[in-house]
Amino acid sequence: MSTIETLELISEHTCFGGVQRFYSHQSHAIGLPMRFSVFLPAQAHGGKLPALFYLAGLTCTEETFMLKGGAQRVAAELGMILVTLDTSPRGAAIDGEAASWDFGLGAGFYVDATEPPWNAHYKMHSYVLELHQLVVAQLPVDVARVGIFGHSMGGHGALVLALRHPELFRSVSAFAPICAPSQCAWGQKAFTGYLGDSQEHWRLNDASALMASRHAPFPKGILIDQGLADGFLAAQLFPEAFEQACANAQQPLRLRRHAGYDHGYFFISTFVEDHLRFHAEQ
Ligand SMILES: N[C@@H](CCC(=O)N[C@@H](CSC=O)C(=O)NCC(=O)O)C(=O)O
Repeated sequence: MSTIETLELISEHTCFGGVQRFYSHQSHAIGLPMRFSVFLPAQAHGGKLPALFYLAGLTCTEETFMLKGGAQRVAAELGMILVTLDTSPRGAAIDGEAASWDFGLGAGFYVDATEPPWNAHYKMHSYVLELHQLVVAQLPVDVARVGIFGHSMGGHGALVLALRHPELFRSVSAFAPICAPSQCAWGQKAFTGYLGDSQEHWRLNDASALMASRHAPFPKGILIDQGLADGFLAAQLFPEAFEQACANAQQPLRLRRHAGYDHGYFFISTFVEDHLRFHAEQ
């Protein structure tokens, strides 16, 4: 893949002394145009900076975190670039693609689909890797200081991407991640549709299962925040499965349980500063 690609700048907005940009480009992995957004702090004029990828949850787009996450003020202070992306291909024109909110459009689950018709374009794991390569090549990103975090479906994506590519993502954290997708209804629906019945593909896309074959891959720790008033907690998220897997792998984990917080962006924006500082320290 060539790293010299045409980026179309859709819009640019001054923000906390830096710029918030929205881009479109032709993705090789997806085979369709994809949108992503970047916050560049003012320090980007002076050289390469650390960057933090954010993977959003079901129904979100490349705009959601930048509009609702409230992360730019702290990123501006820390001199940290933020990168976030859409949650599925758009324009694949698959029958029934928009029929449910937890599968298909807005619900790519950050996996590379193997099952038709999804396997033509739904290659979101590869797309994150492509975007990593793209921003390192075209923006002032220090390739040695890139981290990843995400929310819910995106928390699952961040944990899996980090566990499978620790050489690319040096730090990882999550808000209310789907910790064991092979065991919950959201994950089983998505994995069956995208990956069929291959237990190996399921294992490779399940953070708790992956951690079982690792030994302390992030010795400086993983941070997870979970709201205890989260309506999806009991049925879909299973943080205790990831907690147990980390204990078995001797992986340090800071899993913070917060009374009163639900699954939404009021919860994320409350704790996002802690996540940026956690990544900055690493
Ligand atoms: N439409 C759904 C609710 C969808 C939802 O809650 N999406 C979450 C992520 S859930 C896991 O990945 C989200 O981040 N939504 C965006 C937002 O702005 O809150 C329903 O009707 O229940």
